[in-house]
Formats: sequence, structure tokens, C-alpha cells
Amino acid sequence: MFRRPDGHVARMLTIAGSDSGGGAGIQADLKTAHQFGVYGMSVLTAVTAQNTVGVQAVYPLPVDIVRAQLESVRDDLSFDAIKTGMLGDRAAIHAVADALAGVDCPIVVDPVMIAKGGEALLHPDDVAAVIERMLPLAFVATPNAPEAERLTGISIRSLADAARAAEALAGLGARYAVVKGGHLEGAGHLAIDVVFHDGTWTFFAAPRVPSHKTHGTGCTFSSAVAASLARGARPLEAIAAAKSYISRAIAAAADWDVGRGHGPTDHSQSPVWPERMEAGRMYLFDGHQFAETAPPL
Ligand SMILES: Nc1ncnc2c1ncn2[C@@H]1O[C@H](COP(=O)(O)OP(=O)(O)OP(=O)(O)O)[C@@H](O)[C@H]1O
Ligand SMILES: Cc1ncc(CO)c(N)n1
Repeated sequence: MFRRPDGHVARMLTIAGSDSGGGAGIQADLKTAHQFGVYGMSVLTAVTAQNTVGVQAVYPLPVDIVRAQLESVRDDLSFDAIKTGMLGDRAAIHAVADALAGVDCPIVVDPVMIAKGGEALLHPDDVAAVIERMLPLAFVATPNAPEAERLTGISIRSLADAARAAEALAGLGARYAVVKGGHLEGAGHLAIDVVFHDGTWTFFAAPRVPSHKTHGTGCTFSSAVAASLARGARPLEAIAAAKSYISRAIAAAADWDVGRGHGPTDHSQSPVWPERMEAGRMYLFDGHQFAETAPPL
């Protein structure tokens, strides 16, 4: 396990739902933390009966047991970063936001709303609670394009739209707003994630893998950001390391045989730790290293 400069083992907490299929949710988060050399802990908010074909059932856990898990881990363990994923319902969002209000480590908010197959993982009526309670807590927020649309009301058809949505998310409280590009297939042969912080856009791109084995990419990406922050990485380097890891995990899974549908990614990859990333640039990851290229906008 990675040790921080003071010698303590880097650790992260994920607050998310369970994916019985093992590719998304808590399972993806803990696999990712481990792969980053970070000790992972979990607070479960919901249980899903899910596989690579779809979501067969969703059971949000009673808020008392969500709260009890939070208290258990907080009373004994400390965290260098926290990630939130599927929160289940409004009651859990309030309980989690109340518990996180005073914490002093970075929080990555992945505002999970819909599974890859289109099934709702959050009721549309509960999106307001994510906006009011979770975004202001977010050191990094990591919506995909449809989630960013719902959070901001901005229709996202292009990279320019995604950039505007990222700026709007920062206006809603996220310190670093990342709009992921997995769903922006019309944007060309690259999967481009746009980051807005402090008046500046930074872009992280990688070749789009022609694969439908992308189940859990969002969970994996956001927990990779949290794990990097838990190690003490600066925000843009943390996002870059996460981009390298998810790109490799998608590429490595393209020809494997796990599940009949939207298969999971291969979490056994290692991230690339980039040199200093400057705001306002575009970086292209080719599977081995990052190169700076002209910003796309
Ligand atoms: N086919 C692909 N090739 C390369 N990178 C991809 C591909 N699809 C997604 N990505 C990258 O994976 C990361 C996750 O993005 P995505 O938009 O798929 O998240 P998501 O929809 O939240 O995922 P999920 O809901 O399945 O967890 C981003 O860095 C994105 O650019
Ligand atoms: C439990 C869970 N969390 C998040 C997602 C989004 O990918 C999913 N499919 N399942």
C-alpha cells in the first residue's frame, strides 16, 4: 500500500451502491483503490441485482444502516479522500451530506443517475437533492454527459456544450467540474473529458476504443480520481492518472468474455503518473504517456 509522506497508509472511503455483476459500484471502487495502492473502505447505500445485460432490481438500504456504516468507519478510521457514487434516494443523500459536511479531506462526487442500459439509479425527483446537497461538497464532480445535462439544464451535443456545462457545475459548487466524454460519440475518434476550474478549461483525451465493454467506466474513473487524491496527487494530475487508468482498463477488456452484454473493464491495469499538468491545455493519452496537443476549443 502507498504511504503518504508522514508514513500513514493512503486510504479512501467509497459511499455507493453494490453491483452484483462486479463491474460498477462499490465493487469497481474497491478494485480501483486496491490497484492504486490505496486502502479502500465502503458504505453501502443500495443493493442492485445487476449484470452486464441490465439492472434487474434495485433496493435502496434503510437510511439508518447507511448512517450506522458512516459512523462505524468514521469512529475508527480516517480518510484521505472520499468518493460518492449511487446514493439511492433523497433520504440517503441527506444522511450522507449531513455526515460529510464537516470532513476535511477531498470529496469526489459522481452523481450517478442512470446505468449504461438506461435504467434509473436515482429517481428524477431526487436530482434536486444532489444539486443542493452534494455539488457544494464536491472537490471534484464527475458527471457523464446525460447527468451533466440534468444537473445544469444545458443540452450537451458537442464538446463546447460539455465545456459550458462544466462551467455551470462549478457555479453550482463543484471546485473541479469534470464532464466525461464517454457518451459524446459524435465528438469524433477521441473520448475527451473536460475539466473546469477557476475560469479555465483543461481537456484530457484518449482514443475512443470501439468497444461496448464500458460497464462501470464512470465508477472506475471517479474512484481513480479519489484514490489519486488519497495518495496526495494534485487535482489535475489526479484526473490525468484516472484517465490513463480507465483508458487502459477499457482497452484491455475489449476482447475478453466477461458477461454477454456491456461487459466490465479490466481493473488489473496500472495508472500512469504524469508530470505536472497545466490548466488550459489539452493532453492526449496514447496508452503509454501523455502528450500536450492544441486545445480543441
Ligand atoms: N469507448 C471508450 N473509449 C475510451 N474511453 C472511454 C470510452 N467510453 C468511455 N470512456 C472514458 O471513460 C470514462 C468514463 O466515462 P463515461 O462517460 O463512460 O462514464 P459513465 O457513463 O458515468 O459510465 P458508467 O455509467 O458505465 O459507470 C471517461 O474518461 C470517458 O472518456
Ligand atoms: C451500483 C451501481 N452504481 C453505479 C452504476 C453506474 O455505472 C451502476 N451501474 N451500478
